[in-house]
Amino acid sequence: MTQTKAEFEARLRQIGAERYHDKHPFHHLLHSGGCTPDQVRAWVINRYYYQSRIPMKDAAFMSRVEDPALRRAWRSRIEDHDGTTENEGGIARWLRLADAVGLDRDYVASAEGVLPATRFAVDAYVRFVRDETLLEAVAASLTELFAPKIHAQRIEGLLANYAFADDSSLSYFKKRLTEAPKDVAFGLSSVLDRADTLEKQDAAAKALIFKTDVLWSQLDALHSAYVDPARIPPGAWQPGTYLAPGMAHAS
Ligand SMILES: O=C(O)c1cc(C(=O)O)c2c(n1)C(=O)C(=O)c1cc(C(=O)O)[nH]c1-2
Repeated sequence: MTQTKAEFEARLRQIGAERYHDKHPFHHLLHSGGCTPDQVRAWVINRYYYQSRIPMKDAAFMSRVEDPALRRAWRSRIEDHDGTTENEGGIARWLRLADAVGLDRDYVASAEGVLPATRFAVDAYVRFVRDETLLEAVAASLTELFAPKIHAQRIEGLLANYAFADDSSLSYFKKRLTEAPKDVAFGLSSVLDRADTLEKQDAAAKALIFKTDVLWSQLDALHSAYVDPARIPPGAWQPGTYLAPGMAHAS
């Protein structure tokens, strides 16, 4: 039987409670100050790839939407990341974080040293949004329901534990605290409205699980490559390389 909206929303939230990447050991290491400078750099390099693809997946989504009102509601997501004349945008803010941790920002932006599994996971998300139903595409974005909590934990944990952390380097996360709630409020009500059969509810729940897997896999890749025993795949970033000028001897 089709679930009521309240039951269905509870089901979606339960998926986050069980599977969101705030539970991943790499995040515990990062937020508690347990990462070396190079482990933080590896996270910044790899996570940049996710950031860079988010507006591309939103553009892929919009290219399929026939309803002007839905496109209008969605397009601020692209501006939030790519920026506008008044707002520098999330990608530029992420590169400020890259500067702060002592990386060469051009190298980070080139995405050359990204781990293969990160690339596979993120590209799979972009393809999912391009190929699956609009309902599933919106449902996959609902991991953002759980993101403000992890962003707040991250700001607190990084400020307490790392010298690079300050208002400028963490501006990406501060800004998301105000941007994400408008996106999820819209995305959640749209999924609750559109999933009006059990079949559609099941598909939306599966899409959200897929997305939690996309996020979890990225951290598995990081943990495997850069946390002891480190197994860095060929071609991926090597610790100590591509540092910003003046950082050559920093560890
Ligand atoms: O730091 C995080 O844990 C985290 C997670 C997620 C997410 O849950 O997908 C996003 C973000 N951050 C984020 O900053 C962001 O802009 C974003 C957009 C989306 C999306 O799927 O459209 N997820 C996320």
